[in-house]
Amino acid sequence: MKLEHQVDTFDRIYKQFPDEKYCGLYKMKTPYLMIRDPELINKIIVKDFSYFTDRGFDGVYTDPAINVMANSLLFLKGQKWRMMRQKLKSGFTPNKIISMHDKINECAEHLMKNIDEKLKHTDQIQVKQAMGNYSTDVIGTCVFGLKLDTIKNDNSEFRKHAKKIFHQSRFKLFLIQILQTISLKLVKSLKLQLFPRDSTTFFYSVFKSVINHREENNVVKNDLTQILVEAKKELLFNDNLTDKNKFMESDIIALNKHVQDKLRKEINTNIEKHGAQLNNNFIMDLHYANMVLNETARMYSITCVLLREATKMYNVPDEPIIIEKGQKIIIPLYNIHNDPKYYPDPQIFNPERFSTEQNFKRMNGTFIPFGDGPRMCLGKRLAEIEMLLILSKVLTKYEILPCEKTEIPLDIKNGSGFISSKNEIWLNFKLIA
Ligand code: HEM
Repeated sequence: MKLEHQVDTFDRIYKQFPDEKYCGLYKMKTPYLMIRDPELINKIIVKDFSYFTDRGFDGVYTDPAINVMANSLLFLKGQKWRMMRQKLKSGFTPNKIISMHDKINECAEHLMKNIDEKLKHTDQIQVKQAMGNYSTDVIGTCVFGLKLDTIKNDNSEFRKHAKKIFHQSRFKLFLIQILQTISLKLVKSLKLQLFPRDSTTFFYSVFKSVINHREENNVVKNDLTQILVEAKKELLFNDNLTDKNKFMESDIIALNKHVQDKLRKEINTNIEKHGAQLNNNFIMDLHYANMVLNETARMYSITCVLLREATKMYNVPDEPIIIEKGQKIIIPLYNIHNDPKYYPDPQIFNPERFSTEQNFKRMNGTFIPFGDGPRMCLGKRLAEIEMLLILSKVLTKYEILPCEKTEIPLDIKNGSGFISSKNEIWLNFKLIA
C-alpha cells in the first residue's frame, strides 16, 4: 500500500478550484476549509488573528500520554499558548539572537574543519548529513547549553534520537489517526505514541539533567534553557527544521553558478568591509544572500500547510460565508508559493523575486514560509543566521558543483510528510585557488 504524499493531495485540491477564494475538504471524518485567497489568509493569520488563535490540534496530538510534545508551543491552545509564547519570546529577542552569534559561529567553524578533513580523501560531500549535524550542534549549544560535537560524530546519541523523532513513518501516523477515529482510549491502551518513546525519554532526561545541574549549582547561562529554567516548562525541540532548508539551499546554489558567483562576490565584499569575524553587521549587509534564502524558502517551504482553528464565530468580510467556531482551516502555503499567479515560472529559481522593489509589490499572504502573525515561527531569525553563517564560510573557500551522484531534480517528497529531500544530497566541493 502506498500513501499519497501530502504535497500531492493538497496540490490536487488547490488546483481543482483555480478561481475560488476557499474550498472544502475532509481529512478522515473532519471537514476543513482551505483558504486559497492571500487577502483572506492575511486576515485569518494576522489582522483577525483573535478569531483564529489555535492550530486546531486535538485528540492524539494534545494528549501528553500519546504526544510528548503536546505541551509545546506548536500544539498548545488559548491561554496556555499565550503564556508560554510570552515567556519563550524573551529568549528570541534580536539581542538574545545576536548573543548566540559566537556559539553558532563556533559550530560553523567545526563544520568547516570537518569538511576540510573529508576533502583530503574525496571531493564529494554528503550535504544533507553534514548540515543535519551542524543544526543539531547549533540547537545543542543555543538551546540546551551543551557542546555536542555531532559534526565530528554523526552516530552520537543526540543526533540518533533527533533523526528518529523527525523521520517518522507516515504510515504509523496514519494508523494512529485511523485508530483515534474509533477511540482515543484504544490508542492509549495500545500505548501508541506519535514520537518514539526511547527518543523522547532521552531528550527529557538530557533536558532535566541540564536544568537540575543549573539549579543545584546556581549556573546562569545566556541560552534558551535559562529562560526555561526560569519558566520551568518544556520547549518545542525544533532541530531538523533548519537543516531541511539549509541543504536544499546548497543544492540549488550548486546548480545555479551565476547565483553562486554573485553570492560569493557579496560575501567577499562584506568581509572586506566588516572583517573576517562575520559579526552581526556583516550578516545585516548580506542582502543578496537573504534574497537567495527567501527564494529557497519559497520553493521548498518545509511544511506544505499552515493550520488554524476558528476560536470564535467569524463573519468573513465581503463574502457570503460565516466561519463557525471550531472550524478547522488549512492554508496551502506550498501551493501559493508555487502558483504562477503570484510567482511566474514558479519552478525557476530566481532570487530577484525578492529584491527590495519586488518585496514592496508583493501582496500580503503570498510569502509565508515561517507563517505570519502572532503564531509565526519563533526561531526564524536563529534559523536564518545559522544558514547565512555557514553559507558565507563555505562559499568563500569552496565552489560547490553538482557531481554524478547529485539527484536532479531533487525528490522532495520524503517519508515524514515534511518537504525535505528524500535521499542524500551529494555535491562536489572544489577549493577556490
Ligand atoms: C528554516 C527553518 C524553519 C522554518 C522554515 C520554520 C517554519 C515554521 C512554520 C511554518 C511554523 C508555523 C507558523 C504558523 O503557524 O504561522 C513554525 C512554528 C514554530 N517554529 Fe519554526 N521554522 C524553522 C526553524 C525553527 C527553529 C530553529 C526554531 C526554534 C529553535 C523554531 C521554533 C518554532 C516554534 C516555537 C513554533 C511555534 C510558534 C507558535 O505556535 O507560537 N522554528 N515554524
